[in-house]
Amino acid sequence: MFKKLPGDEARTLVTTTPDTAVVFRPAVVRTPAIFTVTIFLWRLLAGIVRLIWRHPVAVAVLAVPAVLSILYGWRIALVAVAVPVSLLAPWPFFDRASFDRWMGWRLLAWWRLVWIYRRHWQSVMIVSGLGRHLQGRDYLPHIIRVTCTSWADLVTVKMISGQSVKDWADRIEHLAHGFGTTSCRVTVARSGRLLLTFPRRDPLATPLPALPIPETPSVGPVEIGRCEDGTPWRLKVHGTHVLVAGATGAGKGSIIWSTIRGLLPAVRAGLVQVWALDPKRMELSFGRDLFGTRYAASPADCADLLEAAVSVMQERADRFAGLQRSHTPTVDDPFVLVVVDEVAFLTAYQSDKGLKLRISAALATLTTQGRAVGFGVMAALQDPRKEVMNVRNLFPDKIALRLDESEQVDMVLGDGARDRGALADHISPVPERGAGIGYVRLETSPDPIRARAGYVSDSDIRAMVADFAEEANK
Ligand SMILES: Nc1ncnc2c1ncn2[C@@H]1O[C@H](COP(=O)(O)OP(=O)(O)OP(=O)(O)O)[C@@H](O)[C@H]1O
Repeated sequence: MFKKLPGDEARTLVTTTPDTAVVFRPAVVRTPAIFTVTIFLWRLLAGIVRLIWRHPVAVAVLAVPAVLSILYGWRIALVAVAVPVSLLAPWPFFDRASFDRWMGWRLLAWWRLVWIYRRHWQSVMIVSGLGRHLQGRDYLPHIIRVTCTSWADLVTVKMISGQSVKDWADRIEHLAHGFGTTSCRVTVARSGRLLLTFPRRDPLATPLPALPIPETPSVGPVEIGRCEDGTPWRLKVHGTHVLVAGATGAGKGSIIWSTIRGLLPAVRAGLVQVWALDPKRMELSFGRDLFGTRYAASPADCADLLEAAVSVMQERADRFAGLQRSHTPTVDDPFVLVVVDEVAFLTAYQSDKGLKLRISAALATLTTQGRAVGFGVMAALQDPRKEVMNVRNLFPDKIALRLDESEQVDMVLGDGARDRGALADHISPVPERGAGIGYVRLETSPDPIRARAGYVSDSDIRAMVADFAEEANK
């Protein structure tokens, strides 16, 4: 016996639900027209209020002439439009920055919201799998806001409940191509909300000359270039260790030399010492005079220099023990930056096992114990494979310049960095367009920052050496 249900049995109906023995056609209850009309009007009213709330300026720009035209005729409406437009027209020519801030980027953001993001939102979300189509309804993430900067669109979205950041990070290529940009970066705005960055152009496309040598001595953070958002790229070296990885010609030299350049006044003042290990004899030998006796090239000399650094560090740690827990650079206890170009030559590729062990042990000691007593290591390497650099995790801050393979990005910057938009394998191999560009992951933030270092040319280095020698002879 079947329980009596409303509606009549429809044996012949085809159902997509498996294992359904009996199908009932649902009873049809006719909704009075007044309910349908009321709901429709309510939704229309809510939509208008939402539109005015979200885009008051755009609504006013369209509504005021329309109302004036109805009340006083089209001539008055035309005057009401023409007068403010002719008053505003010269603004961008006189003060482009303020025009962009108050009008330009807002108008562009509105246009891109309507024309790019809203228009393609549903299809991109469904095709990429970020939206769901369930029982005839689309469940889509919501666009909360679009803002424009000089180089990118910043789209704030509300995820569907239950989605994770990884769901979005896994689909950055779908999002980028779906909305007509070359890349997309995902950052968490707050719980349930993400900020998607879609670059419209590359603000780092033209090389940056070497930055001026600072006026005042400082141990950093050292300004070495520009970030994508136009802010200075300040690299912290005191109180951390920095690993710079990049394929050959990626511009590792520009990071190393920009840092030394920024520290030069402090070196002159005796607050900083740069100890240089240059196994390739190409990069640091150029400015050898800046390092004095603290320069080594052969593996044996490098091992000696590193061990000398370790003993100075340990002597300092003995003196500091129980008295101070952090380091302030002084002439007696300067900050020591140990710069190692192509560290893999000294570790993984070193054929002399004894030297290899000595160098690896000294590097590990410096990176594990040096921070608090004023010792920092900046190491560069070409090949970030695990076996090549097993002290890699001892470097809190990492920079990935152009890399050959996508898997290398996470090896350098840590898990998930490439998914969050650190596309170091996409950086152009053409030096003018890509050298010195990298993604930085700081100990304090999971989100990689894209930046370009200033290019310190050979003549800049020569000038630095000459300037340094002149100061020393005074
Ligand atoms: N910041 C930069 N901006 C523009 N061009 C740069 C920059 N840095 C380097 N270059 C260009 O790229 C070339 C290679 O740079 P560099 O020698 O520093 O790379 P590298 O990563 O050290 O390579 P290798 O590992 O082979 O020594 C330079 O000769 C220069 O022409």
